[in-house]
Parts: sequence; structure tokens; C-alpha cells
Amino acid sequence: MDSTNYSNTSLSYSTLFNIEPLMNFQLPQQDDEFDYYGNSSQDEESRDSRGGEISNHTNGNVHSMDVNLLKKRVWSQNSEDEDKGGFYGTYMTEERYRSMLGDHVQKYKRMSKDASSSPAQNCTVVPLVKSNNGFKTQKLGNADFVQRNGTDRVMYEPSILEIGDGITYKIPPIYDKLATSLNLPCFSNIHVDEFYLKGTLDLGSLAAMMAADKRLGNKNRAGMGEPLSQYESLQARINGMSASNSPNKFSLNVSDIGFNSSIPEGAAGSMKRSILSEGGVLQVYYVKVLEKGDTYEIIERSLPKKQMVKKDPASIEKEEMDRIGKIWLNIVRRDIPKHHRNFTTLHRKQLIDAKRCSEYCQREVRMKISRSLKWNRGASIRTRKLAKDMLLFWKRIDKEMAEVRKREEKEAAEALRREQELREAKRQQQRLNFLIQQTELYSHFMQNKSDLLSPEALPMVEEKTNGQDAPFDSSDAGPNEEEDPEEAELKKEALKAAQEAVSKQKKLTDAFDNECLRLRQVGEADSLTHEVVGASKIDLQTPSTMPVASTVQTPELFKGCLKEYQLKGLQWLVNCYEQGLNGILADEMGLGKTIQAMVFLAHLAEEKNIWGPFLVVAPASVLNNWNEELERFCPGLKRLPYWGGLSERTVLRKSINPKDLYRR
Ligand SMILES: Nc1ncnc2c1ncn2[C@@H]1O[C@H](COP(=O)(O)OP(=O)(O)OP(=O)(O)O)[C@@H](O)[C@H]1O
Repeated sequence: MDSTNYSNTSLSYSTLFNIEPLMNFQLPQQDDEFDYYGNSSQDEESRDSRGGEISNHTNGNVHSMDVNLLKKRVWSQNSEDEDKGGFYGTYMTEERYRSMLGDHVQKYKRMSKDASSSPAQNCTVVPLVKSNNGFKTQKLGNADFVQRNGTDRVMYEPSILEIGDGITYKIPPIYDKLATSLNLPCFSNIHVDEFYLKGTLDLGSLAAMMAADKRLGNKNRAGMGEPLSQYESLQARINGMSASNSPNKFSLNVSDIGFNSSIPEGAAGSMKRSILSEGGVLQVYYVKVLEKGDTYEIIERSLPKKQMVKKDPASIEKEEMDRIGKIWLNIVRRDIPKHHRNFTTLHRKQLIDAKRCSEYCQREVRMKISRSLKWNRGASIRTRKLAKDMLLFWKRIDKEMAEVRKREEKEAAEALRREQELREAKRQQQRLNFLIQQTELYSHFMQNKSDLLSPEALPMVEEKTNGQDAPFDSSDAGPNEEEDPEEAELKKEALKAAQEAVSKQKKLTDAFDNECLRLRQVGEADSLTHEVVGASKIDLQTPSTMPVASTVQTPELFKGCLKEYQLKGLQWLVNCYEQGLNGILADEMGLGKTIQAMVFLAHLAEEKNIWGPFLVVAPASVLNNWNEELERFCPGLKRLPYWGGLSERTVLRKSINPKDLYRR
């Protein structure tokens, strides 16, 4: 649909929104229908803002409103005797609306039967459903302009409006007159939203719907206020009008004046639309219209800017001062208390936070203190336990060390015992060898002595002596000259036989000595045997046979310097010990025999690891001298003086520890 079609059918943008003829209808009585769009006149202040809302609904659903108005008008004509009480005053439900509509249809059918003479009134309905602004619309039946009986009367086919649930609404023929006189659009251009067909159409619900329109915002409700109050206002207005019995007329004028006139600043479009009433112009809009197929939609609307009126500077200053005063009053009455409340709230919150923080700190400190106290309490227990563990550990270590030491002492004692046994065995062997040697020497000397004492050995001795002492033989020859020659010859034979026997015995002895020497060398292969053999060369009975250079060194335990003869004496004592012989060291008085005995004991301790005990038996007069000499020259040797009476010796014995006697 375009504007040309409207031009042909006396319709245009202006006529599209021109429902002024509708407004010229007589308003129904108090309880009859009325134009709730034009009748929503309230106080002047709310009227400005309310007009937009009214216009908005009008713009968005103009066709449906027209049809609604039409329906209501038709209904008012055909149901004058209808019980109108409470129609607008009470909440009209869909069921009631349908029942009322059904009754009206029945009435119309009866009336149409009576007036069935006009075939043009039989209208066909061609429902057309189109979508407009999200609402499902029904397009009324085709309208054809029919020339009848030479008149210019426009005839419509009977149109039936189906509103669902088997309910049809037949458009009365009187609509033709109405459409012509009111310059309304034809049926084909009228769309009825189902919302208005099926929904409740009371003023309360309509005001609620307008107030809930999101496009207008929730706060201002497009100036409509609360639905109930608005409804009451409207109702009061109607009552007032009915009381005065004065026809109240409203008009909504959409004109093209805007095309030619100057468009005020801030206008959305060039089309001017105004809602008129007896009181004057309610609202003037400048709208932009968007064509959408068969419908039009106002996409933007605006109010013209108010003209700026120049005011008096004094009044401006006064207003400014008033405004400043109001600002100050607001500051004093509202802002300061508000900030004070905010500050108080913030301060209280800070106090609460600080208190909470302090509680947390206290709790943390308490926890740390309790932890430290617990630690301190446990420290003594742990210390005692640690000390106990250390004590047990060191006890165990001492026990192990004692066992080790005991085992080592036992092993050392065993080793010492074996060493002493071995040494004693060696000494016994040396002593045996020495005795054997002495026995051989003794037997040898005794045999030589017996040979010398035998008669056969005498000539030999004499022969030896003759060879050495010629004067003795010559002296003995004198008396032999007086002997008998026969005796002389016998003596010679006897001497010869003795010499042969001695030589024979000498050979036997030499053979025995050689055999003994050979056997001794073969049997004594070890070093000890060599020592014994070496020692056997030493004649202990003749100190001159002792070696000039002593093989025995002065022991380090002796803190002094031995003289030459004292060292020889030490050597002799050591040899006697090694030979297993007992010896008596005897010398001139004051030459140091006591010192040599002490050096010999130090030699045994240092070289032989024999630490005693040694028993020194001496006269009581020299015991102190022995003690002092040992302390002076051999401090490494332990001393245990043991002298005195019987009781003193008993006390001394109790203090003797045998374990201390074998160690330095
Ligand atoms: N090598 C030495 N170094 C230092 N002093 C020594 C030495 N030899 C001996 N004397 C000192 O000579 C003194 C005499 O020694 P000691 O009494 O031992 O001799 P003695 O032969 O035992 O005498 P007696 O036959 O009267 O017992 C002691 O005072 C001793 O200290």
C-alpha cells in the first residue's frame, strides 16, 4: 500500500491518523463505551507526558483502534438496551467480552434478517492475517465500492470478522455510512490485532499495558502514573461529563501542515500530528513514518523544542540564587547527612575491621605463645630424654670400650704369657746347652787329668816337658846314666807305648769334639741357637772373654749415663739372664752395683717387656736408698716399698693392687 492508493480512496497519511470524526461521536453514557484515548485528560502537567503514550499506542495500532472504536460504536448502536452498568467500571474478562459480543452478533443477525432486502449487505469475509509489530492481525474482508441504483453510495460486501472460537463478527452495513462520512479507510486497509480482539479492553488493563511498555521506561510510565489512579481519574472525568450532560469531544488531527510549515528544531520528522480537545491542543508531534507493506509505523517522534524565553537578568539572578540556595539546602539537608552517614558507616566499618584484625592478631600471638610454651614445656622433657639417651649411649660405649679393653688386656696378657713361656723355654734350652757344654768340657778336662795321672801319660808329659825344659831332662839324665841299659831300653819302650796311647786317646777326643761340634751346628739352625753358640764362646767364669764392645745398649728408662765397666756388668747380667743362669755381681764398694741392678731391670722392661714385679730384698738401712735411686734414675718403674712391722706390712698389703704391678 502506498499513499496513492489512499489518495484514490480518499485516504492519505493524514486521513490514516485522522480519527477526528470518531471523536465527534456522542460519548456513551456513564456506563456506556467512551473514547478512552480522548477522554484521558487529566491535569495539565501530566497531559504533556501522557499524550506521547496515547499517541504511541495510537500510532502503532491505528487500524486496530479504529476498528475497536468501530466495533464499540456499532455495538452502541445495536445494543442500546444493553446492560451497560459496570462495563468500564469493572474488570472485563475475555469470557464476558465474548459473551457480550455473541449477544450482539445474535441481535445483529436478527436485525439483518429483518433488513435482508439489500443483497449488498451479504458480505463475504476474506480473512487476511498479517503480522504487524509482532501482533497477529486479521484483515477484514474485501471492500468493493458498488454503484447501486444510480447513487454514489458505496456498498460493501458483508464482512464477517472471525475472532476465533467460532465467533464471527459481522460488520454491519451501517459501517458504509460511517466509513464514508468519517473518511475511514476501507476494510482491506484495516488490521485488527488479535490482542485487542482477545484481550481485555478495560481501562485498567489498558493503562497497565501502557505503563508496562518498555519503550517508555519503567520509571515515568510515560506519565500515565499508576493504572488504578489513572482509571479513577478517567472515571471521575466521565462522571463529571455525564453529570454536566455536556458532550465531550476530542479530536486527533494528523495533518500535512508540517510539509509546508517550518519544522521546529528537534523535530523527528516533518509530519505534524496533534491531539485536540475542547480545551485546546493537547499535544503536537512531529513524526517519521516508515511504510511497512499495508501498515505504517512511526519510527521516531519528538516534541518541538520549547521556545526559549528571555528572562529578566534580575529574575535570572534571583532564580540562580534560589537554585544555589536550593543546592545549599540540599547539601545541608541531604548531602551532609548522607556523607555523615557514609562517614559514620565507613568509620564503623573501619572499627569493625580493625577490631577483627586485632582479634586475628591476638589469636595469632596467642597461638605463637601457646606454641612456644608448649615447646618450652616439651624442651625439658626432650632434654631429659636426650640426657637419658646420651647416658645410655655413653654407658653402652663405656661398656663396649671396657669389653674391648678387657679383651685387649686379656690378649696382651695371653701374648705376654706366651712370650714369657717362649722366653723361659729359650732360657731353659740355653741353660741346657750351656750345661751340656760345661759337662763336655768337664768330662774333657777330667779325661785329660786322668790321662796325665796314668803311667802312660807321664813319658808323654815328660816328653813335652823335655822339649820345653831341656835343663830338666839333662839334670834327669845324670842319674839315668847310672841305670841299667836294659832298664833304659824298657823305659823307652814304655814311653813309646804311652805316647801312642795318648795320641790315640787324643785322636778319639778330637773326633768326639768334632762330632759334637758338627752335631751342634746341624741341630741349632735358628738364630737363637746361633746366639747360644755365640754366647757359648763367652766364658762367664773369665770376664776377659767378654766382648770389648758391648751389644747391650743403655735403656731409655735409665735417666743417666753408665760408665764403661757398668755397661760391661749390665752385659754380663743380661748374658746370665739369657743363659738362664743365676749370677752374683760383686765388686768394690761404691762402684755402682745398685745402679747396674736397676739398669738391668729397666733393660728387661724395655727390651723384654717384662715389667715385673721384681722383688728387691735389701737391708732396711738401704731400702730408702733403693727407693731414692729408683725415683732418681728410673722414674718409669713403679715402686712399692714394703717394709715395716707386721701391722704396717698388713696395711701395705691391703693397698696393693696387683693390676698396677705389671704396668709402667
Ligand atoms: N753411672 C753413675 N752415674 C752417677 N752416679 C753414679 C754412677 N755410678 C755410681 N754412682 C753413684 O755412686 C754412689 C755409689 O754407688 P752405689 O752405692 O750404687 O755403689 P755400690 O757398689 O752399690 O756400693 P755398696 O757396695 O756400698 O753397696 C751412689 O751415690 C751412686 O749414685
